[in-house]
Amino acid sequence: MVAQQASKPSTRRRFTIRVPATSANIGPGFDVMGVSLTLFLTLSVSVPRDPPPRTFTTPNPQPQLSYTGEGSDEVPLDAYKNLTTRVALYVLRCNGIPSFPSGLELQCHNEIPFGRGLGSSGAAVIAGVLLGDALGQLGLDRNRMLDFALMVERHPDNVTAALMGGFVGSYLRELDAAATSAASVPLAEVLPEYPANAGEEWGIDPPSPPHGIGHYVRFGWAKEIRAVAIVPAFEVSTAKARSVLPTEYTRKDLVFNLQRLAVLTTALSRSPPDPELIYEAMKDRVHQPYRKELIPGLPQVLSSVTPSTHPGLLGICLSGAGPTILALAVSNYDSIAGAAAEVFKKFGVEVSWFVLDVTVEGSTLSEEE
Ligand SMILES: Nc1ncnc2c1ncn2[C@@H]1O[C@H](COP(=O)(O)OP(=O)(O)O)[C@@H](O)[C@H]1O
Ligand SMILES: N[C@@H](CCOP(=O)(O)O)C(=O)O
Repeated sequence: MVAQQASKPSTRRRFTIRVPATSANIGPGFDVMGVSLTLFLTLSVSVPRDPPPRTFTTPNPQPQLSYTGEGSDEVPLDAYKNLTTRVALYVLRCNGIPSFPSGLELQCHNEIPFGRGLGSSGAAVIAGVLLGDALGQLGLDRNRMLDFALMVERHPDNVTAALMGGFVGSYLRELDAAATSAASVPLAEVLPEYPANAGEEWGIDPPSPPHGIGHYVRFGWAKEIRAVAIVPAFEVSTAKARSVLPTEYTRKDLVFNLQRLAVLTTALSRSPPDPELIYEAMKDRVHQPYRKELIPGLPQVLSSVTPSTHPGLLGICLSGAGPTILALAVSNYDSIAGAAAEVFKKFGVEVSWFVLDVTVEGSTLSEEE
């Protein structure tokens, strides 16, 4: 008889983090609603098992970062400049772990186009929070992870959907004075530009998030509804798309959005979905009208592709801060996208599109045995 040899445990721990894209707002739910979609940011991580996290010793080690897919020509591969790894370091430092472990290797593959309103930065932030939690073996629960994400990405809609998954509505809790000042620390202090030279001091510890900043609820989503993301071939940064918004609104416009928001959350859960109800309930007067100056053809696309011209369509809106258009539909996905593409073409805008589903799961981490 041949003796079975126990396989030697690997000296490296390997795990994979997967974060979905999101479409935030869905028309009237500006900074409130988001839905997770089947495009992913995937991080494959390999790290020596020794030393254990709280005894990382090498000052400022340089993790090895490689990157494929969307954004690979522009994303920084320096872990002290890359959004995901800076967020991971922020989470580690807030938990008493001063640096990355040495020998850390990260391979990122990204399907989420940058600067298009499909939550690429929210996904990068969530990936960073999960990475920090896993490297430090911190055991943070999902709500605490959301606190960390909200210190970086300060509107809850897309990060909540990316972390929790599905169709979610969220709000930020009103914080007491001390927590408000902790949560309003400039981003440069939460995510400092780390010194380039190994061995240099980081400076003061970053501010830990207050507890329970964000709260959410998951709505139902009728399983026959698919999401067509029509993606123009240019970027609009979320910061720019927020800078064009007014700081005050009329009561008429607020009521317009609130009425639609209340109806939409339930209308999207009903089978069969009702296009008459949904098309009107996906209209918005809080952000889309102001963003048209950044997106040639936006009002024309939204008004010319309707359930009566395109059966199967339920509703159409800007995805996140744009410029992507989100069309919710139960059939005729390519002809809906083609019609939007035709309108955009008249304004000199080329597009590509994805037919996507809503993910049930949010972000995941799977360990290799
Ligand atoms: N996977 C990623 N890794 C590192 N940085 C990323 C990643 N995804 C997005 N970013 C950063 O976020 C920026 C886009 O963010 P933003 O303007 O909010 O648009 P979006 O609507 O795609 O979230 C990118 O230009 C890049 O700097
Ligand atoms: N509510 C935010 C959503 C931004 O989403 P993103 O996917 O464009 O980052 C906004 O509309 O500004």
